Amino acid sequence: MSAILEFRHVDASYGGATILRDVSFAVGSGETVGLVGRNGAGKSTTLLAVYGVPTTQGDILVDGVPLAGRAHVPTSRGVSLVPQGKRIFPNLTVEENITLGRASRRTGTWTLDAVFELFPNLARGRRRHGTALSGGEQQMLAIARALMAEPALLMLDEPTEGLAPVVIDAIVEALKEIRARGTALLLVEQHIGMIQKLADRYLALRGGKLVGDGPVARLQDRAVQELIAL
Ligand SMILES: Nc1ncnc2c1ncn2[C@@H]1O[C@H](COP(=O)(O)OP(=O)(O)OP(=O)(O)O)[C@@H](O)[C@H]1O
Repeated sequence: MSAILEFRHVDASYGGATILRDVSFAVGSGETVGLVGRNGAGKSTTLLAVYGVPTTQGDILVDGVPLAGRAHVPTSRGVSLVPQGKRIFPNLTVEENITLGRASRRTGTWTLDAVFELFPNLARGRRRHGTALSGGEQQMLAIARALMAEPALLMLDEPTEGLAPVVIDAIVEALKEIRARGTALLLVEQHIGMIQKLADRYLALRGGKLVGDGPVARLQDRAVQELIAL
């Protein structure tokens, strides 16, 4: 299996503070990987490192090619991020927000119609403004926008945070559909239940170090749970 995303001995720091230390892992084509760890373990920093937000050392490769210089956007190389806090544009309509994601020149299956089929309530509210949406709809909108770039790997930072159980179920179903279409997922979650429902493999961070990488069934082991202090 070829790696879409690979970290090789990556350190990441904000200012002088080193947050990630010697982190190495790979996400293969079509794989679903859950990244777990307690508050402050470095999960968001790992995703943001792909975008060059913290300062990094070591190599981050997309499709086997290092992300050199950070001048180019990983999205155009097939890696998209749904950031924590969604970051939708409140003054644009649903449809305008979604089409903004189409910046890359990649081609594929995620047309506007296809994302509206995935999230019918966005289709019904396509002319509403971002501010008029519920938290769950905003999350769906952020996912829809990221899909428009036709990612080979979609990274999501706590996509169910603060949402009602029925909305979480809808997002889980959408992620299953995205996965079924062959898109790899790297999912940051505090709740291992979500990762157990969706992922093939888990990665665990503790204090900025990778302390676990294995099949998701191992998340049930008490030794693993203690290690990551969930
Ligand atoms: N912009 C920043 N500047 C300085 N320190 C930061 C910044 N962002 C995060 N940190 C620090 O980096 C560490 C890791 O944060 P990160 O957000 O990656 O953790 P996390 O595992 O995603 O946790 P959470 O679940 O709380 O989001 C924390 O100690 C945090 O305070």
